[in-house]
Amino acid sequence: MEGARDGQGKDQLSVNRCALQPSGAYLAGKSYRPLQLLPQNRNKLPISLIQCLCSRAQESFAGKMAALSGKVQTVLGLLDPALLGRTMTHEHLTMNFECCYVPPPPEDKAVSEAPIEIQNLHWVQQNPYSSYENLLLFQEISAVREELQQYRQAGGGAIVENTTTGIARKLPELKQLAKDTGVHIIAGAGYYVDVTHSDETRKMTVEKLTDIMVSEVLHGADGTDIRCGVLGEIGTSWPITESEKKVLRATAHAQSQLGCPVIIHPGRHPTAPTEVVRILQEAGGDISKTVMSHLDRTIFDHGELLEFAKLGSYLEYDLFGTEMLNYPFNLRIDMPSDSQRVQMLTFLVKEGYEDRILVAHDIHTKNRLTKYGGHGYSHILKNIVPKMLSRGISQNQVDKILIDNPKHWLTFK
Ligand SMILES: CCC(=O)NCCS(=O)(=O)O
Repeated sequence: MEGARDGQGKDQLSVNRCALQPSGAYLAGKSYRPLQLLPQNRNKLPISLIQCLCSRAQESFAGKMAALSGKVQTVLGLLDPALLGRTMTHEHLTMNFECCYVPPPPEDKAVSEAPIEIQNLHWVQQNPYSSYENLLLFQEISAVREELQQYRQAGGGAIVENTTTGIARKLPELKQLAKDTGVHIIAGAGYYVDVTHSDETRKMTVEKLTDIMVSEVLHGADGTDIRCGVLGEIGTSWPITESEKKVLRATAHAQSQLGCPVIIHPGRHPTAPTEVVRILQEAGGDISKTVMSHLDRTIFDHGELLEFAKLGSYLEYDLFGTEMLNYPFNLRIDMPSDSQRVQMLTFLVKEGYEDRILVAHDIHTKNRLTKYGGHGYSHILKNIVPKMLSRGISQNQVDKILIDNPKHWLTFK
């Protein structure tokens, strides 16, 4: 049915669906768009019916938009932004990272295939993407539930779950986790990096991709009625591929319709974030409501960082807890330590960017969970905040980074 909405079939199918649904219910399907009849079809319906359908669709779209305005959308519904509390803006609670498996050197084959145990924990921490088992975070729902309970006890309020199409988003599980733990969970719409794009995704027009992302926010995603509250993480590689450019343009179009938050995964090159911003801007995106993730492994030079910061996006340091000697996705990059991340935050705060900084752990493999000897979702609250305070960042500035900035970013315009 989705395929039938491509090209000329789209508008006719929308009209058919509208005509068949009870009054006011026709936006419950995946196509949100107020009707735009193709010229050749206009004489097939009475003009009064067309006017009625169009105005109802527009009213319903406007109604949904009005409901979102000034609110945060969690997997349990709309939320007053003041209730979010301390928020990690880039985490994963259930996902599958098989797409990014890195084969180990032959001499490490045995350890790479062993279960994750204390004897091989250091090897897994240093080679997280070469242990196949380590990539299957979706198997750890019970452990994640316990960790979220600890996160609440540590003063955490909300988590943005950045799993998008391509890395096995599981919205019913997110909804259950939110119910079980009381942590507000905001789910991500859209697409991860090119290697995970399906043939169907690659063939889609920007318009079609936009429709899907808008629908994931307004109606629900993956065949559920669970709605996403951000677009992203939208994946990009370096260089940015053609399919990723289409998704970026669609993201900007969807954002300009919805007034929603956007979060980007940039490629591993210092100019990648700027290139993404250029594409989004040209397509009408709102950079002030866009987060650039993973800056800790992307821009190291202070001058380059300030040039990028001037473009106006949120600046996210979201790999707290990740310390490894050889970063397998780009061996030329030295993954910073947590101390170096705090130094970068201190630098940005001194340069006046305290209103634009966000932080998180981006947990996406098993070894990051406390069950496997990792730091868990509470590491920033328990360990990094005291370090920030000890390095001259004030409590007021910490509260901006953990509470106010996420709140402003996540609130629909
Ligand atoms: C899906 C998780 C993810 O993309 N994490 C980013 C890892 S890295 O590119 O910063 O190494």
